[in-house]
Amino acid sequence: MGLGAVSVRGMSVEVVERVVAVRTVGVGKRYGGGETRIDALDDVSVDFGRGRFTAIMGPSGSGKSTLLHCLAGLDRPSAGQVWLGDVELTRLDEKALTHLRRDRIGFVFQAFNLVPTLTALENITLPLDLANRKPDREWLDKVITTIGLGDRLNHKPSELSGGQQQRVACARALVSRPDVVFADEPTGNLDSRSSADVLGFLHRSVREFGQTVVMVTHDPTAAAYADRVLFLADGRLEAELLDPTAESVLDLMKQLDAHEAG
Ligand SMILES: Nc1ncnc2c1ncn2[C@@H]1O[C@H](COP(=O)(O)OP(=O)(O)OP(=O)(O)O)[C@@H](O)[C@H]1O
Repeated sequence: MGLGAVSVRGMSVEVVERVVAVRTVGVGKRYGGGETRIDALDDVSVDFGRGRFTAIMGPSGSGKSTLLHCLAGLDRPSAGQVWLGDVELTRLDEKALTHLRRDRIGFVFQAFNLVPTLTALENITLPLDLANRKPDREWLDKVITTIGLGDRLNHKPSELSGGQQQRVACARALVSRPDVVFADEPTGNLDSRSSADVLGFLHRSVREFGQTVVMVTHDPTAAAYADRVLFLADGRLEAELLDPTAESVLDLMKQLDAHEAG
């Protein structure tokens, strides 16, 4: 985000210029055909600002994971466009998409997905090793300090708690300074204390490092760490909440449920 001044009819006006990290235009995702056709996403157009933390919520089956996967180039929409900055993902072939995911996108999964034979530190630097890139020492130190694992960095995942493993997975997603970190239910397998650690880390990565984070969650408390919450229903964007609190998220969920039932 950048603040700037523009001149309108001779007057200087302060404007907030928010740079878009990811944009979808009319994105649809259709599975099957005929009677069994499912529109997992239907005409979704939305921007995700750079340096912002966005949560995606909605009932089971509303299309949250499908949207996240289309945004991250893990899945291809059946219609519409997805842009990462000025690159249209939906035009890239598989090879270009693989490179782009490796270089510009971080992903955090619900099930941690760490390599069991590697230490925490080796897991964190794995994306750089695979890309044959040297770690930026200063950045690596900053990320490692922020996850606060201390001497457990030399332990294998099986010797770490779920929350510690997920913090390692977050650090791994951040280490290559991706344009966006996508997190799919990152606290789905964690107790409330570990969830707070992981969400606190994601929040700090946005506030202190200017990271862009997009997270799917079912949990209003988790969504309250975000700057903005998008609500999906039946594959469509249904509502949006800025500067959420757990209470305001819960209230809106109740309203949307009542609206659906009515
Ligand atoms: N590979 C697939 N083949 C057919 N249908 C699919 C496939 N993947 C997802 N769907 C359907 O698309 C819809 C959206 O699924 P999606 O997983 O995106 O929902 P979700 O909101 O993430 O759900 P949950 O909260 O339960 O994880 C659902 O009706 C689902 O059954």
